[in-house]
Amino acid sequence: MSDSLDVLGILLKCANFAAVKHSGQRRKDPEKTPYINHPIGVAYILTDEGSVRDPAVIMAAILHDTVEDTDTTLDEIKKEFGSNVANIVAEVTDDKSLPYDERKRLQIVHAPTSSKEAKLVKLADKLYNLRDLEKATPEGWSQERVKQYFIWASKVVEGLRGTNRQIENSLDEIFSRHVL
Ligand SMILES: Nc1nc2c(ncn2[C@@H]2O[C@H](COP(=O)(O)OP(=O)(O)O)[C@@H](OP(=O)(O)OP(=O)(O)O)[C@H]2O)c(=O)[nH]1
Repeated sequence: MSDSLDVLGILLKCANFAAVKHSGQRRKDPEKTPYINHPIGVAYILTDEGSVRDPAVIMAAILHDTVEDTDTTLDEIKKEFGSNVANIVAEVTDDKSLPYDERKRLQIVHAPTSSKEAKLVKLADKLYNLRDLEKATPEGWSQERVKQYFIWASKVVEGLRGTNRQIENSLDEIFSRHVL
C-alpha cells in the first residue's frame, strides 16, 4: 500500500512540476491546446496502450519536454526526481542550440543506440505527435512540411523498433497512410 502511494505521490509531483514549467505554453493546433496535454498524453499512451509500468519511464515521459522547451535543467530533474529519470530525459532531449536539420538528423542517428526506456518515451512521443498531425496542421506548416515530418518520423521509428509491439503497430498504421 505505501509503495503504491509513493509511486502515486511521485507521479503527481512530476505532473505538477511539468504543469508549472509548461504553463503559458500552447500546442500549435488551431485550438492552441495547453502544452501540458502533450506530456500527459505521452505518458498515458505508455500506460494505457503500451502497458508500460516502469515508474521511471512514466516520469520521464511526463518530464520529456521540460529541459528542451522550458528553463528546466537536467540538474534540477536529477535533484527532484533522481539520476535514473534525468538520464532518460537527457536521452530524449534535443540540443536546441544546433540547427534544425542537424537536430532532426541526430534523432535518426541516436535512435538505435538509445536505452529501452528512452526508446519507449520516443515511440509514444512520435505516436502522439503523428496523431495530432492527422487531426490538424500545426500553425504555419505547409503541406510539404507535414509530409516531410511523417517521412522523418518513420526513419526515427525504424531505429526504435523491437521495443513495444502495441505502440509500434499503431505507428505503422499511421505510416501506412502517409509514407510510401
Ligand atoms: N504534430 C504537432 N506537433 C506539435 C504541435 N504543437 C507543438 N508541437 C511540437 O512541435 C514539434 C514538431 O515540430 P518541429 O518544427 O519539427 O520541431 P521543433 O519544435 O524541434 O522545431 C514536436 O516537438 P518535439 O516534442 O520536439 O517532437 P519531435 O518533432 O522531436 O518528435 C511537437 O511536440 C501540434 O499541434 N501538432
